[in-house]
Amino acid sequence: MKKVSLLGSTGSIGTQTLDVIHANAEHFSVVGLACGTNIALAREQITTFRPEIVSVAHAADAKMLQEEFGRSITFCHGVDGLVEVARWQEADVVVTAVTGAVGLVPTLAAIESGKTIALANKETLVTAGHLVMAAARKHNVAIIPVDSEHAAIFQCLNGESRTTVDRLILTASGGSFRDRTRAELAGVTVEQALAHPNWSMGAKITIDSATMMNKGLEVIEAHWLFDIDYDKIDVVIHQESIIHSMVEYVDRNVIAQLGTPDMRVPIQYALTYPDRLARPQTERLRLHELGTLHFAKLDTRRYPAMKFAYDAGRAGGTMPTVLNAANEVAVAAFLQGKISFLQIEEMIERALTEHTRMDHPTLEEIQAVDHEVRKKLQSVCS
Ligand SMILES: NC(=O)C1=CN([C@@H]2O[C@H](COP(=O)(O)OP(=O)(O)OC[C@H]3O[C@@H](n4cnc5c(N)ncnc54)[C@H](OP(=O)(O)O)[C@@H]3O)[C@@H](O)[C@H]2O)C=CC1
Ligand SMILES: CC(=O)[C@@H](O)[C@H](O)COP(=O)(O)O
Ligand SMILES: [Mn+2]
Repeated sequence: MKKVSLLGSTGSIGTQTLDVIHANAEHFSVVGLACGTNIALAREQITTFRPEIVSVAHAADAKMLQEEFGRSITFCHGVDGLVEVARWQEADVVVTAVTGAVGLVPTLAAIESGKTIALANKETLVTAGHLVMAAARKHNVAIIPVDSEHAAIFQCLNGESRTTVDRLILTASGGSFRDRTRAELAGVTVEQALAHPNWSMGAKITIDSATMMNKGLEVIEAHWLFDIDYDKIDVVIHQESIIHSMVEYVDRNVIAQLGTPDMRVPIQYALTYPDRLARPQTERLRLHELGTLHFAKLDTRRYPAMKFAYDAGRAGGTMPTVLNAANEVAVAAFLQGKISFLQIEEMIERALTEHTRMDHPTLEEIQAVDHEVRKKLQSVCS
């Protein structure tokens, strides 16, 4: 029986993780849950899964739930609460499924406590990949990718030495505006941007997918997870999201991982790794029904966010921290109707241009840069 702490339990990945756990109750139990403000759903999850510790965003909600559920469950709140759930003694595996760089400190806490990490929260690796991977090496902790592309690459690599890898090829759906020109992006609405063609996901990642920043963040995520140089990471547009990613080896063998687009598949694999469990709940892939799969070259003039991400990743130091923080603020501002879709890119580009890179930043330096970028951009948006 693996005991799971789940950060971001009320979100898209969080609820699908609980689906997987519920369907495999003889293999997994939930010892910790952490979420933000969706208290109604948190209440249902607590009732169903009876965790030992729960964290929510606000103190008042934690107090209310403590009174409702009594002292047999520990309730806490805020970032400290996320950290408590992440390092809860009983947990074997921590699923990191909060959105954004708020996941960094809890992820480091889980690693320092020796927990296996099932990592969905890509922003953590983007903002401080060098710290996270160094901590994982130091504490001999496995980071198992949940993100579909990285779960695919992880399986295609199958433990093979990275010296035989010529290229990682990440697939990108093209997002909600794949078939629009740049000129047609002026004036697009939040509702249109949130209509992802293949995946039902949280709002932030769905907007990232529409700007292609999601793939940019994933390139940086792949760099850290698989210790591969940026020159060896390519992206191809594949509108069906059936091939989740590929590895090309030096001998020109290309291994791809395919499957119907259902995040419960990589979530389950991250939880069962190195074993596999049957998953009859997910539709079988029927290629003859699909008929054709499409591939197209990604044009960075159409998707400048890709260039920002490659440039920030290659520059290293605090540049990816700036990229991520600026993107988080810009996407939130777009979702709140404060800026237009195309202004997301403008804000990120300006933040990157105005920043002077710091090399080998410490956690405190990363937090300071993250804070500074957010403060500056939030004042522009309000
Ligand atoms: N959705 C997907 O299919 C995929 C997602 N990912 C990655 O997984 C992560 C989660 O994505 P997704 O599930 O879509 O996001 P959602 O927005 O659906 O869910 C986010 C979760 O994080 C919680 N949360 C957000 N901020 C805080 C905070 N400050 N403190 C505590 N909890 C917080 C939310 O709580 P509440 O709602 O209660 O406020 C919610 O439970 C992201 O990093 C994303 O990039 C990667 C691949 C695929
Ligand atoms: C399901 C998943 O892993 C998402 O990150 C997905 O990849 C988003 O799709 P695109 O970014 O390719 O549109
Ligand atoms: Mn992905």
